[in-house]
Amino acid sequence: MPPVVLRGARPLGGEAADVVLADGVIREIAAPGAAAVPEGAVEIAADGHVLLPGLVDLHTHLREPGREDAETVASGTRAAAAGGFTAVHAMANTSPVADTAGVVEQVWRLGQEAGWVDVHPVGAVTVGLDGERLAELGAMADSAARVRVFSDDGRCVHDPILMRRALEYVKAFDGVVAQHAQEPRLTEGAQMNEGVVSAEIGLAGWPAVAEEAIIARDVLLAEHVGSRLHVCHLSTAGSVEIVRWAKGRGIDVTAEVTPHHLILTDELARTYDPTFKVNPPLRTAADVEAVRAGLADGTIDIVATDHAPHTREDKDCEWGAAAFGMTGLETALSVVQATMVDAGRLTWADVARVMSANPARIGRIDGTQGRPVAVGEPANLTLVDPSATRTVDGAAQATASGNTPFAGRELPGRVVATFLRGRATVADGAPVAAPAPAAARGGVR
Ligand SMILES: NC(=O)N[C@@H](CC(=O)O)C(=O)O
Ligand SMILES: [Zn+2]
Ligand SMILES: [Zn+2]
Repeated sequence: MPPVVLRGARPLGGEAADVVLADGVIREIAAPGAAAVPEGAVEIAADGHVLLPGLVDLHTHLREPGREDAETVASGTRAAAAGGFTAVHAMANTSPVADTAGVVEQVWRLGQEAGWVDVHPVGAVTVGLDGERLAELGAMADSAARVRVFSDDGRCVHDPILMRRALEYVKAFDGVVAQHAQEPRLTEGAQMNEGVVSAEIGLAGWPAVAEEAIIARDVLLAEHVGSRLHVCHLSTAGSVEIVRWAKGRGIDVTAEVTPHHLILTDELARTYDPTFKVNPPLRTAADVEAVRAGLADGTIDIVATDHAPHTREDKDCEWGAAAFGMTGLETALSVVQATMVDAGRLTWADVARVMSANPARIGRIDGTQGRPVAVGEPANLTLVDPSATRTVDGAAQATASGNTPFAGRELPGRVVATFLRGRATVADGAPVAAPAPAAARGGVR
């Protein structure tokens, strides 16, 4: 692996510098022209490009094992690298469910073999996501995969006694329960956000209160047992208010918003195009404004993609029959740039916080990921050209599924290169030909 010099890059959007990567770490950051360039170094012209810590996704669906027709660990993590990520947390709603040490170790190993990003499996909270019995949380935590994030995502842990026990249990290993907040009885048969649009087009609605009631209950449970709660894909103005209140009270809660909830609204359901069918549903313009404000003021800690690939078969059908979910790994950073950076609501340093440092900390992988862009740190980095624009082409993406809601849309920003411990996984804006040998990787233990 040759050393690399990034010429004229702007760490966190600041002053231009030459950044030298060698032996898997950041060797030097110097004024342009002033760095000691190691022999055989690969030079990359990075004038005006923003250098960020490698992005970390706390919420990715990789679909393997079980739905390799929609995505595999290899295809999904290649998409992640293309989107500027160096680590992802892989959700547990696979088949079989990731509810044992065996399955999480399998996913972890597949991630290592693929070599695109660090894959950190999420463990299920309940056996088979059935919401009836706690899964082997301790065994997953102690496994080679070192699971710290537990979630039944796709389903809500709605039984309050099970949720309480899970919150108590994970304290032993500093874990966190990531809740998919959806009151099941209030959302039976729901197809989209409940509101003016659902009434007009005649689709069954998913009321905001079904999300907010669970978040309110869970922050109180987390306070009661003194544990750590993470709220997945928060989507309503009321949810932002509840999390803001809970944080003000000192409750140990963190929250995420997806890129799609930062930019899309339920007006898109009028197309009856199931690409826009997602859980939680796209909400109103007022909700979009509230989640942007929550992200800007720190109430919402992170942006997480909820990348949810689905086959053509599961999406190319009438709205009511289609699966919930949309892809997001390859467009996340551009959506955050469009809605938050270009709008003057977040700086690039803030983006590094909400898309790298904070998710790494919540997932307890902050020893190796989400580190500062500083000398001696692991060279997990992404280089972005913020002045580029591109029209999203679903067929040209690295993900194995075509259900991007941004097809044909023009978005700002382009990931030019991604580095995992100093090795390029993306170069010249495209994933490199050959992924890394597993042996060259290390450091997460
Ligand atoms: N977001 C979705 O609409 N779907 C996710 C599940 C989930 O995140 O709840 C999926 O696994 O497809
Ligand atoms: Zn979910
Ligand atoms: Zn999800």
